[in-house]
Amino acid sequence: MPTSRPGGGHQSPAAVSTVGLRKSFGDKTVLDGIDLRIPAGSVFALLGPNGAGKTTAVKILSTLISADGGQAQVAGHDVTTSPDGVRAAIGVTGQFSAVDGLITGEENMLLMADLHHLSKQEGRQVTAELLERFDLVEAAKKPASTYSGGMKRRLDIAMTLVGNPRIIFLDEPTTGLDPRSRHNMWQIIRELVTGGVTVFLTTQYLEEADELADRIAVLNDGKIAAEGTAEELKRLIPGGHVRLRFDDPDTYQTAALALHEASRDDEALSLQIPSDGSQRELRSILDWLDAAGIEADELTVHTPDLDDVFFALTGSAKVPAQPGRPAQPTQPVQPAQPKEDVR
Ligand SMILES: Nc1ncnc2c1ncn2[C@@H]1O[C@H](COP(=O)(O)OP(=O)(O)OP(=O)(O)O)[C@@H](O)[C@H]1O
Repeated sequence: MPTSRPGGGHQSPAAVSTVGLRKSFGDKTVLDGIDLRIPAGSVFALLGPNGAGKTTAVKILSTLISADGGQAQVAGHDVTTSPDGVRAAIGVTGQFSAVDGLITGEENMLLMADLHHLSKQEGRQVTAELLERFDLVEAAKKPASTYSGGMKRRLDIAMTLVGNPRIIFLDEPTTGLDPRSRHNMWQIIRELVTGGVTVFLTTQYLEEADELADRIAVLNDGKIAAEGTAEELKRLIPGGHVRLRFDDPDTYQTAALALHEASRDDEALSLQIPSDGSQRELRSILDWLDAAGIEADELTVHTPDLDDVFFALTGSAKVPAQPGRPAQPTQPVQPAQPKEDVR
């Protein structure tokens, strides 16, 4: 149970929490007991390969479909017994966008304002503010079908904000966007969070999760394979190392003989010592180098990136085994470990 802490301690109230959430389609189990706890005001990224069940999780949490088992609360409302309470507190954008291409951006916004029972005057005011905020004033009178992908996503989020939601589900908000539009979207998401909104994000992009999310859960085979901050996740897998580089070939040879556990790159005159990058390990490596009388010309610490984590956890073999450290785990981490290992 990666995210829930028995006994509670007291952190911020949960915006979203699930216990043992399950969903199958026919005989295919898509969610196989998902436990989540997402503090209010944070960005949470649900990361997973194609077909992992990310959209299914969003659909359940936004009451579009029901779960087969388990419990889920969103903004303090149970998704099964109080779906209206959930709907009043959330906004959803993404793969099932609400944008109507046949009408203009402004008309889409006004329609949304009507759906939220705003008065005509309030609706116009909110629409004008949001079109301005999302840089859509110029395009406001054009049919949404003429918008670029980035503009449609911005309109979609603007429409979601008409209802002033406390929690926003963004299902793959930047899929298909060019790098610039993606960065714009990231900025929008950051601003939402600054304004106190909780963001539940699904993404296949590790960089996106790394950039935006306070916490990341990796969904694989219907289960949360690991959960934590990007830094916590990176520390869970092997691949980190300290690299020592030498200018002088003789010094390099001497060091390579003394540090027989290290892997060698004779061409670059560098040695790699497996390390989790923690201060404690770094200190012991430095002590060890001092004791052996080795002085490198350059010392760098490499930690695995989120790609390494993702591939390790979702079963692909991207992470090369590090020689000389057989005790290091090479298997995906156990779900319960991340929390305890760190901080
Ligand atoms: N209504 C449905 N009926 C049958 N199978 C479904 C249904 N909805 C989803 N699935 C299946 O459930 C699995 C998870 O789908 P889901 O869309 O939740 O994955 P995802 O992680 O969002 O994937 P992607 O990144 O490709 O959008 C897939 O195998 C999908 O085919």
